[in-house]
Amino acid sequence: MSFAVLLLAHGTPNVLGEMAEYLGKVTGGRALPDEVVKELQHRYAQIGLGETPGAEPPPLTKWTVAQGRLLQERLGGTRVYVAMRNWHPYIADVIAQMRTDGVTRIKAICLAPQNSRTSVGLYRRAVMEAAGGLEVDFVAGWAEEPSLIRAFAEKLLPVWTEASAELGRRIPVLFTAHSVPCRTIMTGEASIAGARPGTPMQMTPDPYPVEAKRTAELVADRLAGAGLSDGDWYFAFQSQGVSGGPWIGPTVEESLKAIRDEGHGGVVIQPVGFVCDHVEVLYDIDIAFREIARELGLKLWRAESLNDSPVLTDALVAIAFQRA
Ligand SMILES: C=CC1=C(C)c2cc3[nH]c(cc4nc(cc5[nH]c(cc1n2)c(C)c5CCC(=O)O)C(CCC(=O)O)=C4C)c(C)c3C=C
Ligand SMILES: [Fe+2]
Ligand SMILES: [Fe+2]
Repeated sequence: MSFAVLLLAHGTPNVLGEMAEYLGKVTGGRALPDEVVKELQHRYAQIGLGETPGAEPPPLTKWTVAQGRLLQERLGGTRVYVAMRNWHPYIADVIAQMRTDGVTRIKAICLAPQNSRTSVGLYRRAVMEAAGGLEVDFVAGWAEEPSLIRAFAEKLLPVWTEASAELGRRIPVLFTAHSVPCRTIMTGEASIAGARPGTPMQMTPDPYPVEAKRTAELVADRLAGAGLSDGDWYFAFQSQGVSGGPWIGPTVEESLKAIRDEGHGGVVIQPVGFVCDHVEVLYDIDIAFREIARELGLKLWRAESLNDSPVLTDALVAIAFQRA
């Protein structure tokens, strides 16, 4: 009986010409309008994607592969595989390889710490469809894992201290996680990517918004000793999508305005829903939100992403050996 860890990530195109096909995977086959494809190509171009493959892979791929390698180094004899839901290497292909390699027991961990039907639920389905006959222990969420909290706090503390010193007062922290369509956090029928229309969903509320805010709260608690108090932090859902009706808020845009209206001159953003750099960090925060903040008269700092943080590896080691 051979045991292996499978890390699951979103996936990203390698070149701009792959964008339409990639978006088809993300939306479960629903074509997005040309303007949307072009806008996303524009955003990915801003973070380094070109018409031909670059010298190194896109940030999401680079960091996900590094996270897998670091975990494997730490686990010694246990093999770690990395698979993507929306691009190569696809989950089905990687699980087929695991089978060939003699793996019979899989611990599957999503590199998205907070459980949601719209992300983790779709990873789970892809794994279960490919893993017939294999034993799978699927980790649905690790939003409160102590080493994850420590990893985020370790990245937040230096930038918050520096920003507060520069402005001469404690400045607010705006924690963020990816938004989801309002309909996906309510009970009712499945209407998200990859779900068959008419399929009844489980009738419990999606845990995602609560888990995302809980991660933020625990990170903020860890900075209490450094002077961050309850009134110093905010939470927003970022990167509302282009389709599917309203998405949950508050948005980053309206939160920045509220922070400015309270008389602050700056803000530190920390996205606690992501564990590495990708377009929603490097474009949405570093380019789009920074420009909005500038127009509002706010200076914006961002906590570094976890990327190759050894403390993130600690978290993954802990989860890999947690019992189901
Ligand atoms: C908890 C939910 C989600 C997380 C986390 C998430 C991370 C994430 N997303 C992208 C890139 C794209 N996502 C897109 C659409 C989209 N994303 C979510 C949810 C999460 N994404 C939903 C529900 C949807 C809508 C899907 C649909 O059927 O329409 C898209 C498409 C364009 C858009 O709608 O914005 C992209 C691109 C990355 C890179 C990422 C983190 C690694
Ligand atoms: Fe997404
Ligand atoms: Fe997104």
